[in-house]
Amino acid sequence: MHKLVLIRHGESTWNLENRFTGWTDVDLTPLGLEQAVQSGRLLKAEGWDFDLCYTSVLKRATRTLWHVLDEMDRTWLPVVHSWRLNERHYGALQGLNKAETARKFGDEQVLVWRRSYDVPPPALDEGDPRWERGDRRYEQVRPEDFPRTECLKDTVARVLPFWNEAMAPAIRSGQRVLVAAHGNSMRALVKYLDGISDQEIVGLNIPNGIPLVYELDEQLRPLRHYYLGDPEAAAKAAAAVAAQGKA
Ligand SMILES: O=C(O)[C@@H](CO)OP(=O)(O)O
Repeated sequence: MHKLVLIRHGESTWNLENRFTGWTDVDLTPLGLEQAVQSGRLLKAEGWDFDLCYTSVLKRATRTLWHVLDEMDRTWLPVVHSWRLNERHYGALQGLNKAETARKFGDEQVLVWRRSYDVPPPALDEGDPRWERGDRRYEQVRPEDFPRTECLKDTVARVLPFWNEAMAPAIRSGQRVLVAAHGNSMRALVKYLDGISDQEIVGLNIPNGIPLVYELDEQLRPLRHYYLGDPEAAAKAAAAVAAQGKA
C-alpha cells in the first residue's frame, strides 16, 4: 500500500479578504503560516516521513510546504515545483470579492463559476495587466496551454499529465510523497483518484492547511482517505469554504 499526503496551503491574504485568487501570487496570513506549522507538527508527532515533495509555483503553497518541512526537520527533501499544480485560473474574477460578486450576479451564478465542472469564469483579456503570461516562472508553458480562465475540467486536463508522468511513477516506485497545492488543483486530483462524478464534485470543498491522507493500492486506486487531526474541525472548515461564495 502507498500513502500520499496532500495539503492545501494555509490561509492566504486573499482567502482572508474573500477574493477570487487563482494564479495571483498572494502570500500566507499569520494564521495561514500557523496552520502550516501545526500541520508539520502533527505530521511529525504522528511519525510521518517523506522522500519527495511537489508544489506549485505560487508562494502560498510553497511557503506552506517550507513550514511543514521545517517543523519536520526535513527542509533538505527534494521539492519539485510545477505550474500544473497551480490553483485553477480564475480568469476575469481574479481580485474580485466573492460575496460582492454574489450580490451582483447571484449566489447561483457564483456557485457555477466556483464549483461547476465545465463552466469557466469569464476569461482575462490578453492585454489585461492581471494576465500572467509575461511572468518568467511560466516561460516553459506552451502558448496553447496558457490559460486566461479555467473550469475544473481544464484544471484536471493540466494536472493529470503531471500526475501520470511525475507523481504516479514516483509513488509507484515507493517514494513517500507530500504535495502542497491549492483548493481546486487538489479537487482536480481528488476527482480523478476517487472517480467523483461531474455533479458530485460541485459539493466538494477542501479546507486550508489540514493534511489529507490517501491510502492507495498498488495500482494507485484509493482504498480510503481522511484528514489528519480532528475530523469535525476539517468538516467545519470545508463548510466555511463553501459559504465564501454567498452574498
Ligand atoms: O480564489 C481561489 O482561487 C479559490 C481558492 O482560494 O477559491 P474558491 O474556493 O472560490 O474556488
